[in-house]
Amino acid sequence: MLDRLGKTYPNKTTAVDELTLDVAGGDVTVLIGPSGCGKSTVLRMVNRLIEPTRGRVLVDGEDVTKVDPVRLRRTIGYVIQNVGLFPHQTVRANVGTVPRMLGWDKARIAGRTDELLDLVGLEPGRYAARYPHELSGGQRQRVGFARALAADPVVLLMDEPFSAVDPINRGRLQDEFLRLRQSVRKTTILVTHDLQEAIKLGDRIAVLSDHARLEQYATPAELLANPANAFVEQFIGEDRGIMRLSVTPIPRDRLQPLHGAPGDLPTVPAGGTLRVAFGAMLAAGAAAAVVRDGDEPIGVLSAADVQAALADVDAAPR
Ligand SMILES: Nc1ncnc2c1ncn2[C@@H]1O[C@H](COP(=O)(O)OP(=O)(O)OP(=O)(O)O)[C@@H](O)[C@H]1O
Repeated sequence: MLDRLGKTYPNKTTAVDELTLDVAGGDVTVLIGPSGCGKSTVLRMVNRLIEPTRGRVLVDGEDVTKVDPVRLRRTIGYVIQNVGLFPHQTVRANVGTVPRMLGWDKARIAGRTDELLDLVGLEPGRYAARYPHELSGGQRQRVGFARALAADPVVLLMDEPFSAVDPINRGRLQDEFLRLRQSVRKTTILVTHDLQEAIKLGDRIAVLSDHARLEQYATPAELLANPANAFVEQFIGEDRGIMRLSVTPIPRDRLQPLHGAPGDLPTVPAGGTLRVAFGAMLAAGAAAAVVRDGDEPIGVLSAADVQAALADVDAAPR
């Protein structure tokens, strides 16, 4: 989708040297890297808020650098850090911005707005007539998200979408984003500097260094298990081992028989991650946990099994 894309600003700063990235349809692709490495510049070249100096951006096979930028932006949703809602317009008017530009009739816009507000967890009867200053930061962010989705865009771009909200609300919004993705699987490119967020939300993560040089492009599990080089390893840092627990599922084939297990072990769902299992063990002061499928206990996972499961991932052929 990004083909040898590059940007040199008029002051001769090369923000993006030459980036080629295959963004899979329906996936969340995360761009992560140190401050100033060119992440936002890449994102803004996709909807041409910034004109590329070289290369191409292909959306559904079409080179967007050849499309009228105004028309283009109606087909690409864009969510930014401080949302950029219009302060003097109601929530309803903000969400309906692109449909209005597209000339939808009033009834259709109203229906779509209600549907989206429901989707992002803001009851229309309570929130549609409010102005942005009458909302919390997290609620504003949801309105921004609803607005970006309003005209059913082909691609969604998100630039540090959750970084302006406090950590607790950030976690909640991230969870909601994941929940929403079950029903709306948009091709999404998300920029963040937060590795935890990248790992939680990304299907694939592109680690960039200066001038948007691609250091590694991999799934969260691959990235944490096998950093491609010293840059990536250093970027991920010391929490790599702990973070791997979050991306590794509980291995059903490693479970030990329930028979003979102590009666006071914590229980965890079979669909959980090693982090859930290990966290439950630590919280209960136990060296193992019972894994259940629904209400049915199916086996026991020990702390040693957790370690062995990580070693399995390392040994798996790639
Ligand atoms: N309009 C501009 N003119 C000249 N240089 C610019 C312009 N915008 C950005 N730059 C430079 O391009 C480089 C990349 O900037 P960009 O905002 O894309 O980085 P980023 O990775 O998104 O950074 P951050 O995480 O700090 O937001 C930086 O060196 C920046 O100073």
